[in-house]
Amino acid sequence: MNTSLLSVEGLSKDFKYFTFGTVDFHVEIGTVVALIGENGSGKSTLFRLLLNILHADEGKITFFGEDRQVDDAQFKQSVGYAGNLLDAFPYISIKELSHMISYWYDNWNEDRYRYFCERYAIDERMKFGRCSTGIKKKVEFILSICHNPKLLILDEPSSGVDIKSQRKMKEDIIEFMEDGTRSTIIATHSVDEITHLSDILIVLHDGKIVNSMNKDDIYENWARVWVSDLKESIINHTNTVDVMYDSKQIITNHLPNLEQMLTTENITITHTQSLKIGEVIDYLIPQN
Ligand SMILES: Nc1ncnc2c1ncn2[C@@H]1O[C@H](COP(=O)(O)OP(=O)(O)OP(=O)(O)O)[C@@H](O)[C@H]1O
Repeated sequence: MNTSLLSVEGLSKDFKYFTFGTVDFHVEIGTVVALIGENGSGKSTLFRLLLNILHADEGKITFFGEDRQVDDAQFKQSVGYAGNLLDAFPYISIKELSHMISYWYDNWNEDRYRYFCERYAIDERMKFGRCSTGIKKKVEFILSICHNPKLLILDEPSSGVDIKSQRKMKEDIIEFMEDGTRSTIIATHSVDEITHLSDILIVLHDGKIVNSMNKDDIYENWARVWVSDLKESIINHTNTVDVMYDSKQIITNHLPNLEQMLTTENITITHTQSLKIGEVIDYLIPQN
């Protein structure tokens, strides 16, 4: 059975001062991918390329095994996107925006839209351009999800959103994912969202994917280890990511491999501690 919902191969785009790609990755059905990376690393550019808002120089995008270009209309029906597209409509009220957007989607669910407006206390009379940053984000999120897409693409959905609504968004994304037939890609700077929502982490740096891993593998393999002795062989070991000499601490990205090596070197582990995702991210995102 093909479990790939989205497949991206050899995607690239040259700008005057920035080169995006080449980028390759897959999104499996039923997974949430967190796209992380410093400002300007290319997260929004990737989304714009996926959505054909920007045209790629090279590359192939496959959606449910079909070339995304062949059935562009079907792709757009199946994808929900929240990420600053609505800024082009500052003089239109939220109600008018919803009418306009609902018109395009075969599966628009007006009851769901009403439910979300109430849940996030949206005043539909407001002109979009007059809304606060957080309210715009909530409206973008609502309008991305009410046509029951197969793939949700969220560009920093909770940035500027109040704490209670951030929690609601997380709940709504979890509910969206619940039946296991959909996927989400979320670009985020929030450790909380990465920790509680994502299955896979993809790290972009300077337009390229520099790390891609399963979150469960991080919990299993990354650790802080205190050792009885700090020999050169540990310091230079391929799975040693960082060394704190004073306290004889090592950060490893593969505890089983490190343990094996320590046993052969006759070095004792005095204490082991698992790492939080936020701590690991510091190591995954390259320093400029
Ligand atoms: N249309 C364009 N013309 C020229 N350069 C562009 C264009 N679109 C994006 N870029 C460049 O691509 C780079 C990546 O920008 P992008 O918005 O994708 O970063 P990001 O990872 O989403 O950043 P942030 O976390 O700040 O939102 C930037 O250097 C930007 O100037």
